[in-house]
Amino acid sequence: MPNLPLMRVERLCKRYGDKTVLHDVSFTLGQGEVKGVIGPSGAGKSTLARCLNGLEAIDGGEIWLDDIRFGDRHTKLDALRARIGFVFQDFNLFTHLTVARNVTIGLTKVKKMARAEAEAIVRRELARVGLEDKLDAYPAELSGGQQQRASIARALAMEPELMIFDEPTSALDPESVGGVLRVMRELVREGMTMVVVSHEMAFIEAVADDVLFMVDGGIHEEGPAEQIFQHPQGERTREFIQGLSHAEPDNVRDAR
Ligand SMILES: Nc1ncnc2c1ncn2[C@@H]1O[C@H](COP(=O)(O)OP(=O)(O)OP(=O)(O)O)[C@@H](O)[C@H]1O
Repeated sequence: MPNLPLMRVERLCKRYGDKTVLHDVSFTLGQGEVKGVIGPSGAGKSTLARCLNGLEAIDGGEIWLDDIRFGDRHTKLDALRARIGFVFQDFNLFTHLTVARNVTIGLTKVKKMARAEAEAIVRRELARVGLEDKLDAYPAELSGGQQQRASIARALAMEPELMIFDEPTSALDPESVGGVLRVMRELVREGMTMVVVSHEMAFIEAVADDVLFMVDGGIHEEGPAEQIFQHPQGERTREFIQGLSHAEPDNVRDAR
């Protein structure tokens, strides 16, 4: 169960030009908590995920990791990012480097670790995601699912306190999705603190302690998965989020 807050987000706002894409987003993330972020396309889920890792500057509000505030002039963004693993929808692996080098690069460049020590960690992390035989392969030689698992290993090698997943299975063939979700499920079992943006409703329902249901850049509803999905509007909410239906559930329409 969640206990101490690891991250606090207070009245976060984000704009692109004159378009507000996040407004007044507030929540806390407990140590060991898994937070699911769901909502229809364009709701601002990926933008939120990117703000939580300092990949996007924010225009209002505050984000805190423990007692460190993002954007504070004394805060070193690299040091903050080293504590937060980020998994992108499209993997973001360096295509000219082997899988092993992709995983060691953060350790040697950011953590200044000796090559031999980094290589031991790489073997451990690649085994953890089932890629122990792909050390010397290049990303183009791997399936999408294997590339995503390599990118999860790269993030885990840094021993993050928090992992953020931004639609990690959206770019994958259906047959690759299961392997990535299995790795994520194992992380949940180990007690990793996680923010998971996903359209995989069944997965979110199974693993999330708490769900943020975003609509139009704001949190429309927050609560345990059973509260979000299993009210009388549950099925329509699910279809709306998955883009299967453009008809808004009554509770979304009523909020406008
Ligand atoms: N770099 C950018 N410049 C301008 N507008 C952007 C940028 N990135 C995102 N947006 C806009 O911000 C809004 C939120 O986008 P975001 O990708 O966060 O939504 P999302 O909920 O993750 O959607 P999806 O489920 O389709 O990935 C959208 O209207 C999008 O067009």
